[in-house]
Amino acid sequence: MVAQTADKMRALALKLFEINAFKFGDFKMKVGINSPVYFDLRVIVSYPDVMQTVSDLLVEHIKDKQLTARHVCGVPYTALPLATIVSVQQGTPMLVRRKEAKAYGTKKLVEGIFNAGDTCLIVEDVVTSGSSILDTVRDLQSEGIVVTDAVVVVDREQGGVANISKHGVKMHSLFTLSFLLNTLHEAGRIEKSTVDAVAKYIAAVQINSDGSFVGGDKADVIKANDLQRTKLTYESRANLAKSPIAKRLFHLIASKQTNLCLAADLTRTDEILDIADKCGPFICLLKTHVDIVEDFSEGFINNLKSLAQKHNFLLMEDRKFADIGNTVSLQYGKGIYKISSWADLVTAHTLPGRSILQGLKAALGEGESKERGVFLLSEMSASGNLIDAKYKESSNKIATEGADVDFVAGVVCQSSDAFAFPGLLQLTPGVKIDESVDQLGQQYQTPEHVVKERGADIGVVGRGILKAANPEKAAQTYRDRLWAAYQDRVAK
Ligand SMILES: O=c1ccn([C@@H]2O[C@H](COP(=O)(O)O)[C@@H](O)[C@H]2O)c(=O)[nH]1
Repeated sequence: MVAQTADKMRALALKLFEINAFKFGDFKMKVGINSPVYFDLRVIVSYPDVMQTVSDLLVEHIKDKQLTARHVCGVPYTALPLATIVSVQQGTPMLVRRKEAKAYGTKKLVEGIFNAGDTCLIVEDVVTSGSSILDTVRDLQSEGIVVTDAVVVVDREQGGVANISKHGVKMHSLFTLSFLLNTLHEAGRIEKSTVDAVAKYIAAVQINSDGSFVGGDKADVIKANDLQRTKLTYESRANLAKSPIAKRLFHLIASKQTNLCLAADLTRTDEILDIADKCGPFICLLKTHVDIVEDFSEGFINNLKSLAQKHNFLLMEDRKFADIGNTVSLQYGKGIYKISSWADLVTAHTLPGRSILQGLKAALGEGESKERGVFLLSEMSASGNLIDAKYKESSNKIATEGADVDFVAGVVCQSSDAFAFPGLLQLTPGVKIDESVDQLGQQYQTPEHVVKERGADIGVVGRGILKAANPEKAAQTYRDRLWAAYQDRVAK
């Protein structure tokens, strides 16, 4: 690889990571097991500069390898735009393979002008077992087209090269997973432990082209993923976070050794300031409902900010925004509370869809959104709430996919399966020493249960502390128990 191309490749690897074209965590794969790394190259169509670089490098690669096929054909669907650009740049006619034959007209599987005996180069985005390439090869071959080579953007190194070579097709990849891991590690974007966890998984999980695992049963293979978020330390997750404020919170939790959030649900400012000063040393986050405060003033916010600085905790306004973007933007930035001017973090429902993120961001000035973040609600602790599995899954998508994910610091939920991405924090309310319910539908679990069984990264305690005879001592007890539970969880 010439030096210039190598630099371009490294820069592209970092860019792909930055735009979430791949990420680390615990992701369900098509083959039915979870993986510590996930590629989604569909996102690159939203970045014309990235499309340009990827296709330039593919064209260079094709030239270097002297791949002189008569046609190019992209594996549907993600690789189709890439194949199109390659075709145009090289002046090589394209073929389009249909996933399903048309039910009318020509009923063709392959569109384009070709003759039996013509050669065709396959273009693919990501290869795991190589089965998608082989599906395309089969359809082209059924039309008499000869396929000997495939260029791919990323080889996950899980058996694809060997599987497709058994069918006479040679794979030429721009990136291997190992190259991407090393590049990110050298650039300080991921830790050595992440590189090792992925390498261990790849070594253990080799896949045949029919989707079966080479020399192992599924149970062994599942154990291979060390990047499940509940197994990782806060320090290592800080590195994976996309949101700057989430990074800051991960570091704060780790250095202060507290994963306790105090819900300061009190109605007078002097009471809130008093409890914040007393419990400040034991918390990472102080959560408010500012609309229940009866004597709100700007002075109160200034005092609260001073206490946050004095005791090193962040402020979260649990506003649970849920309106259209324009209204949310006004609710966040304007009115008497001017929440965006002081709350490091806020909460929001995902009910309105992605526009909730755009609405919140619209209230912030240039560069301000880096110092602010949102926790999205994907489950509630209230009994009889209407959230179902589909809502939870859609909330996860809003939190982890798209252009605004750098604004999402975490998810408010009750279970570890609400999201997998380790760069997000799970905030779980409904925590008390005794499992119980209140008279208005709140359901409580113990600190140990929410951290170890339900995946909480931060436990929210309100009345368990506020109504204790000695709130300061209670805060210390909750801090100790939540922290010990976290230590047990990662030591397992
Ligand atoms: O699902 C949810 C979301 C938010 N909360 C909030 O957490 C605290 C819990 O207070 P406790 O006194 O410990 O019950 C409160 O501010 C809620 O608004 C929640 O409980 N459940």
